[in-house]
Amino acid sequence: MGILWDSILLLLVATFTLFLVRVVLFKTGLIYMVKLWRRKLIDTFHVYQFYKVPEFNENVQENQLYSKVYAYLNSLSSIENSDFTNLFTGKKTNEIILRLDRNQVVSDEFLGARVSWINGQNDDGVRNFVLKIRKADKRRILSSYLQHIHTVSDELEQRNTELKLFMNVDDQNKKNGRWRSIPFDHPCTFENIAMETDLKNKVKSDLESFLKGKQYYNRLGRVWKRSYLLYGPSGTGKSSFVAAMANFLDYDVYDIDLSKVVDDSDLKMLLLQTRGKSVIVIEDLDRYLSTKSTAVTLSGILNFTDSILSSCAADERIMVFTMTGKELIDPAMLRPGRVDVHIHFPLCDFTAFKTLANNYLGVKDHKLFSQVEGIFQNGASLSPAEIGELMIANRNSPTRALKYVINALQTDGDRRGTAGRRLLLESGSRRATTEEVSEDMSGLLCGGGGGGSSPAVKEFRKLYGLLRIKSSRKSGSFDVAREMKDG
Ligand SMILES: Nc1ncnc2c1ncn2[C@@H]1O[C@H](COP(=O)(O)OP(=O)(O)OP(=O)(O)O)[C@@H](O)[C@H]1O
Ligand SMILES: [Mg+2]
Repeated sequence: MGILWDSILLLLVATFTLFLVRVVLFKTGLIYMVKLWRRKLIDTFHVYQFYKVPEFNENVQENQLYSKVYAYLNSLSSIENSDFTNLFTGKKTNEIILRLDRNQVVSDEFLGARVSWINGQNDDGVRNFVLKIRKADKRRILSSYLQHIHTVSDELEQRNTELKLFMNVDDQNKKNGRWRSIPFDHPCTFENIAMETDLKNKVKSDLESFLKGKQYYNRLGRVWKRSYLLYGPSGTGKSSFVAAMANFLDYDVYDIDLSKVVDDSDLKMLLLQTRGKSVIVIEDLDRYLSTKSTAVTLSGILNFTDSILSSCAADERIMVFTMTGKELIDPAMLRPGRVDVHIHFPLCDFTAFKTLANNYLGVKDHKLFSQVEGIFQNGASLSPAEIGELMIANRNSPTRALKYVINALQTDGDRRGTAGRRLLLESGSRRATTEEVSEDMSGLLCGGGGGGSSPAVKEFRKLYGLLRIKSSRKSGSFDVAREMKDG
């Protein structure tokens, strides 16, 4: 009897002691030490294998698997149990997102096997993930586990509609790649940009047929890319148009700052480090070249669009160059294939003005419109940016806004008109200037304005289906002739 009581008492004491130990372990956090020792002990009885997933390959090109693992790990609930996790605000209000910190370990389970990932970094600062897996499990799960990561990260990517704006950085050691990104949420779309509806639609359909053209480009043995030149005075919407293109295509944007590019070969490396489904833009090209504020040459820039090297870069991309005028640039440099579509961005005409008044002031018609029209007809003009600013500043009173616009057109706009007339003396007429440009292009594409097309040119037209965009500021009409639809 006594023995029985002793045993019960012992059991109670043991249970109570265990309970106390557990409370102490959990309250003091010592449980983590115990878990660590346990893990170490188990480790001594298992043979592990390690797999490293570096962020870049030896050519400093992005390793797609790294980004997939990154997306996958950050979606795991076990990230909360990592020793150290970063907290960031998310896109939605009050949303907090968790991101692994450097050198932290996150564990995962797949088909009953436990694996862990270390968010590591080499001595030279290159980031990587290291997968630790038991040798016994490796044969059984590794390939299906990696496949699982692919599937999950692809699903996550499809759900994540956020576009990115990449900027090149002046990274001396170049170990961590040359691009840094921020979310791209520019509100500009083709709907809110003031531009000829006809031209807008033609650009949209050109982009749409580009998107569908993968097989067509492959069949021709061409890289799946298309390049645009946007030219016109400051404030006429060139950069906004790039944003509208990216939003329309759902593409990321790579904005190349030429002042941070060391030379032509550095530019090629930058191209190699871009992803597909992107708009690569070089803004104000003529300014860089005329002020010599870049070490890159024009041929370096344009070769970058059509050289053999471009076939090594990611597919499905749009290249865009913006400049104020093409006069300083050798036409050979802008030949089709290098630059497929040229679009002129003129100063405001009455039609564009009415679009701006509708967008910015919500005014479709107004008694002052006839006066504004008269001023435009007399040759005065301003950029959409200038007119837009006046409208925004006076948006509470459309009448006041229109009076400001009239006043500005009569003062600043008149001077612009004089400049226009000077241009008229130099090249015949402004209309002639723009048509001369497009005829240069049609000459290239269509065998010259004179009519007779050489067989080579006809072949060329069949192959490339280029756009011929004529613009005339005076008539405000654009003639986009599609010779053949892509794809
Ligand atoms: N065609 C347009 N339609 C609507 N808004 C416009 C248009 N053009 C310019 N704007 C407005 O003017 C501002 C400047 O435009 P943007 O930066 O696109 O001009 P840009 O041609 O790139 O000028 P720059 O040559 O100086 O870089 C933007 O805020 C934009 O909203
Ligand atoms: Mg711009």
